[in-house]
Amino acid sequence: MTPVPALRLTGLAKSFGDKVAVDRIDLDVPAGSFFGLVGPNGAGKTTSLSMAVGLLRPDAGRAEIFGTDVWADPARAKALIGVLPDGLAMPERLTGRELLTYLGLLRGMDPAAVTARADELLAVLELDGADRTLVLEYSTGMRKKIGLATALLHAPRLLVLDEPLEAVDPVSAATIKVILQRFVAGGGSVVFSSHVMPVVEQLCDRVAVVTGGRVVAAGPIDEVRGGRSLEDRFVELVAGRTADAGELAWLAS
Ligand SMILES: Nc1ncnc2c1ncn2[C@@H]1O[C@H](COP(=O)(O)OP(=O)(O)OP(=O)(O)O)[C@@H](O)[C@H]1O
Repeated sequence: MTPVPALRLTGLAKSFGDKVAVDRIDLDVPAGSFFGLVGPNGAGKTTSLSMAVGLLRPDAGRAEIFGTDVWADPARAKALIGVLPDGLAMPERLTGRELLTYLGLLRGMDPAAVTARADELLAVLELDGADRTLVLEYSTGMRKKIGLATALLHAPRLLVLDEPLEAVDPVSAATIKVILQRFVAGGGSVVFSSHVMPVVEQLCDRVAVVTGGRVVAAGPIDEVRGGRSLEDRFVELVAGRTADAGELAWLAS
């Protein structure tokens, strides 16, 4: 029997008016994998991940977390996942510590465990000096880190992270990578979107390339790369235009 995937998307679709953002995507993220979702700007990554975690209702298709339909049984599915959404909408008039406490209690966690885990997460993510600062005043990188802390707090089985390393300084990025690697080594699964191919190559064992709302390649990273760098393969698959020598000539002084 094949093990149930951490995340399965089947025929998932979403349009905004005339714009088809996600065009019947099928995707399996096997349990225990470290999965990268890459694609050019506007490819449909955020829209797909938002539907996958129950934040955006699909027009068609299914999203399942460990076999639980996200839209039929959202409470059960959401208990299994930790989410770092794009845009990082979160209550802003709370300090980082208050935010973690509030979300932990909302999830029904034991208050003592919430306090202990919040202490640990704030320290590991180097936010302990900012635990009395309102999230409103956090920098973009600090928001990513507190968002990651909220995603980890209840020890989920699957992390779904939209560009978790974007705007994060290199020291914090190294810390986050270690946390995610430890999470996977401990039996967790991660799916994250990124534009940074070397990071995806460094961390992931599997990757999917999305463009125009469709998956154009997916599988073990070595298979998708086919002996080349992921960046080269990505550019080939996505076939974007690059400015030729004649264009933007006015930029030269
Ligand atoms: N709320 C919305 N209303 C209208 N169009 C939208 C909305 N959200 C996304 N889109 C459109 O859907 C398409 C996919 O967007 P999406 O944000 O999913 O792409 P992405 O792959 O995450 O891009 P990026 O790498 O730039 O973050 C784009 O053309 C975008 O303009």
